[in-house]
Amino acid sequence: MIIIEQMTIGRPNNSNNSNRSEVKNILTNINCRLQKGTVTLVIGQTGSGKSTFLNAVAGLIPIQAGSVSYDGQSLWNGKRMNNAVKFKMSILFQYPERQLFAESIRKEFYYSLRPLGLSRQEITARINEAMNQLKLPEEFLAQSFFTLSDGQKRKIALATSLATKPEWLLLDEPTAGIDPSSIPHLLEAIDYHKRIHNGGIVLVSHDLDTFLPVVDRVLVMYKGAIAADVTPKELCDNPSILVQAQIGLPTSVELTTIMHEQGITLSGTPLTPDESADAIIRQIQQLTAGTAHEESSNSLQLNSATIMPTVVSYFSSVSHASMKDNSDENTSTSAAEEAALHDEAAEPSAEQVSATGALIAAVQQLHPITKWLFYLLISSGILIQDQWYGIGAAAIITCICMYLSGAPTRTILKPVKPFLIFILISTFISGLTLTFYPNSIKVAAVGFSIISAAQTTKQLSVFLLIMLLGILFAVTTSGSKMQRGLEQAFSFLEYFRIPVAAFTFSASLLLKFVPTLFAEIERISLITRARGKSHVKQGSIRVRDAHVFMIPLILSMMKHAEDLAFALEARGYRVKRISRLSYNRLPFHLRDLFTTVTGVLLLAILIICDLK
Ligand SMILES: Nc1ncnc2c1ncn2[C@@H]1O[C@H](COP(=O)(O)OP(=O)(O)OP(=O)(O)O)[C@@H](O)[C@H]1O
Repeated sequence: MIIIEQMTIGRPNNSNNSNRSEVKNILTNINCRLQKGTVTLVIGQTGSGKSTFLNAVAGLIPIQAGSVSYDGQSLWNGKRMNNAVKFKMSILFQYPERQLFAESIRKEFYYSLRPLGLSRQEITARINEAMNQLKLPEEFLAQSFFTLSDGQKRKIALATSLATKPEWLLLDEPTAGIDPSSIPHLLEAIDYHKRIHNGGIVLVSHDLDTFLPVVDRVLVMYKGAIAADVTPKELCDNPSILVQAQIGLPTSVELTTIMHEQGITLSGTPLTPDESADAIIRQIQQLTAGTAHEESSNSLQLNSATIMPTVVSYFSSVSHASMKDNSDENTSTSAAEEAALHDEAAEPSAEQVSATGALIAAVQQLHPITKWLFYLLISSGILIQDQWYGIGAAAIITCICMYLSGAPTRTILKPVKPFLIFILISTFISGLTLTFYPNSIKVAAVGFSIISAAQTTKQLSVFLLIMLLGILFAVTTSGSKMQRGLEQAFSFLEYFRIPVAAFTFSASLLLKFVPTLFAEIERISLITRARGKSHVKQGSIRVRDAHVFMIPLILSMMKHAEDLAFALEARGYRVKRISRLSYNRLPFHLRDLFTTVTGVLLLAILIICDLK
């Protein structure tokens, strides 16, 4: 049994919100018990927290508070996933085709089965069993996933999960993108896992028509909490639960409701269109037999009496809380966040934001050319520093810039982490002094020169500060703004027939690939944790897995490039001459003048620091 107690998952600390304590959790105080041998369906409107719930149960994201345990064993051992639990479950992501990477489907299976330490025969038997279960042809095993359709890839991804024979199957939107004729195979696989293996299944889906008839229990999620924990029959008897959770009604319930509005009350609780049809036929037979029975109880109302009070009180409490949160959020949303959301949106009013917030918003809305200029001025000033107090002054200026940029500290510091490690190692090596015996390579004494070490730290700190400023510039300027800024700065070159627009467009496309690359690394990290069952931090890859993923990473980036090229071609994109883009110029404001003057003054201060 999985026991989830008071589980809370916070939002990753990457919000621009200046008042971070007010950032709401993704999931709050989740309590439930999931039994083996049952299928639980998790439903909810988009963004209600279903995938986060599933990922948390799979141990892919750390929980902030509360606990998750499998058969009495905690999912987490401090900051690491408990080894005794990690093979108990297998998760299929929302876009399962993205969890494939190997050069052949057979190797996909090997990757999933490798951590289990099985014999060759057992591996082959499991691969064949899973392929047969989903009616997948054997020829696929030798093929690359690139040659398969998205639906086929999804089935393969499910087959690799089934082959590991986990006690728990965690499926996120398993019917998405699968053709209707394949859905019975999926349902058979779920049923087989439940009955034959006495396994548990938790599935997240919007597809109520497919799953309501086969699941034992439904968890209705609403705004990061479980709003109702009911059986499918209870849910269909109380469609208002779905309405309040802003979920579309399943076809059978919709039909029952429409007929009820027309004065025809169907007996029983049809869960599928087939059952609805049967209920209608029964009703007609009863009517024609002249036995229109008054007693055809309105189960909707009957069951409402038992479970509705708790659900109604839940929704009313959530909507009160959410109204309050919304108003809190509106007031606490920092101007910086607003600016990030609406790239060139109207400036927020003075009443809406604090003075600091307004300053942060102004910094974010600076003209990219001003930012470039400011960066060049300050970097030049930093570069000439060779005294500690000069570097100290430069560090203070950099910290103020970091604060005013409104960018999350983690986003800024993450890329400089390797450089910090490099500074530490370099400092240590440069401070090391070795004394050798005369005419020998044998070391007589090992010492440490603080002066040499400090000299190295000083020189490298200069580069660290310049790097930090560069990161600030990148994270506060969108790709399109950067492109337009570059075009404006170099537009005069067009008179010499230099295709500036083509260069800036290529540069902006390249910049677009940086986040894509990080997203790909994040995806691979998720695969190594979910399928490779390895202990790696979110967004990291094990060194021993690097060679396995290098080729798929390159191929996937090439695929992104190809898709982008197709999209541009399909939309008829042509690089225009900048002169024709002049209407699109970014305007300069007073704040740009003020920033440039500040940059010049700061440069002067840094020069004075250096002269002292
Ligand atoms: N890495 C993240 N950083 C910030 N917010 C996140 C992150 N992951 C999820 N969220 C937020 O958490 C909320 C719940 O997301 P989740 O993906 O769990 O929703 P969902 O119910 O599965 O939605 P859907 O049906 O669209 O898949 C959303 O508001 C989403 O923006």
